[in-house]
Order: sequence, then structure tokens, then C-alpha cells
Amino acid sequence: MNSENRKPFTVLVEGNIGSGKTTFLEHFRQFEDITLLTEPVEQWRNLRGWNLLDLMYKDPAKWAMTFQSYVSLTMVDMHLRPTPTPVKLMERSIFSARYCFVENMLRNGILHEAEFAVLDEWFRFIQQHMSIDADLIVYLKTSPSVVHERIRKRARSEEQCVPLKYLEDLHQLHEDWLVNRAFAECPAPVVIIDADLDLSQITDEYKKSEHQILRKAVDVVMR
Ligand SMILES: Cc1cc2cn([C@H]3C[C@H](O)[C@@H](CO)O3)c(=O)nc2[nH]1
Repeated sequence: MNSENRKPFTVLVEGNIGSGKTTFLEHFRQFEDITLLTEPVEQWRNLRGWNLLDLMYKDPAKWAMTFQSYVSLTMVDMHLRPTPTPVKLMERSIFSARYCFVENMLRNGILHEAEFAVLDEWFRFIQQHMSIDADLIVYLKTSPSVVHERIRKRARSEEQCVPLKYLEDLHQLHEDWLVNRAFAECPAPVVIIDADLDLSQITDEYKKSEHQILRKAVDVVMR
């Protein structure tokens, strides 16, 4: 068990829409020493009866700011969530919110510069004043065409109009952030998984990361 005062070994699971993050997290449900925090999509689909995810996809220019503000709040809630176990796996983070989704919406003109400035100020304040650091990032690397097909098959209603270009832009921002480290400092070492593989083959990939995660976690916990 995690002694109350020690921060858990925190792993962020990052990747494009449809990259298999939820499936990856479910693989780790078998370990009782790991707390899984999956992306709170249901909160974004029903905030006091409002489906912010649907509003955002239907009229991005009008709702992107509202949606990303609430996403960031739910992400901070997850970062700060006390964890009874020595290891915590989070699906996405305040970092992918800022460096991938918000960045993309600014570059595509969906967010006004002034809206972006407010979200960026919140991000900087949170990063400075709250302990939201991560110890490891697992990047489920995919090809935009593969996730585009998966999204169509998964058929989450709000996402059916997500164009390939949107996925290509998000892919490039994940690459810039986690691989090229081009425009933003990266909060932790990155383990890259080839997540284009289909479900049958991908378990071996997960097992590879499992050792890396658990070994690093043991190092941290035993320190
Ligand atoms: C941190 C963060 C997650 C996240 C997800 N999304 C969208 C992409 C998917 O369609 C859905 C679930 O991940 O929410 C978004 O627009 N902005 C986000 N920011």
C-alpha cells in the first residue's frame, strides 16, 4: 500500500483519438497496486444535462473554449486525486490538453487568440502552483488513417464527423510534443508503443511497456 504522504508513481497514457488508450488502461486492471483513472468523457457528455462534447463538435468556434475549460478542470481533478496505490495510470493529462488539443484549436482558428491566452494562463498557473508532475508517459503512437477507421467503427456519435485532417494535425502535435520535443518541455520520459497493431498483436506491446512501467514504479516506490 502507498504510505499516505508519498506521491504515487504517475504514468500518463497519451495518444490520438482512437489510439487504444482505454484498452491499454484496461490491460492494467489486473494489478491491484495500480489505480486507473480513465478519461472522464461521461462528465464532458453530461455536465448538469449539457453534452459539451457534442456542442463542441457541432459548433467548435462557439463551444471549444467552454469545452476545453471544463476538460482542464476534470484533468486537474484527476492529477490531484489522492491514490491509495503506489502507481497511478491516467488517461491523458493537463499537458495533452494544452500541447495537443488547445494548441490544435488555436492553430486551426477554432480558438480565438484571447481565448487561447486565458487557457494558457490557467495552464501556467496550474503547472506552477499544483503538484501535477508525471513520472512516465506511455505514448500510443498511431497513424491518422488507422485511428480514423477505428473512430468510424467505434461509432461514438459525437465523433462521426471528425475529419482525417483533424486527426493528422493532432498526430503531428503528439509527435512534436512527445517525440520531436519541438515546442514544449516534456514532463517525463516517454515509452513509445506501436498502437497501429490490431488488438490480437498489441498485447505483446503492452507486456513490453508493463515491465518498463512496473520496473520504474518499483524503483520509485522502493526509493
Ligand atoms: C485533455 C484532453 C482530452 C480531450 C479529448 N477531446 C475529445 C477527443 C475525443 O473525441 C473525445 C474523447 O477523448 O474528446 C478533446 O477534444 N480535447 C481534449 N483534451
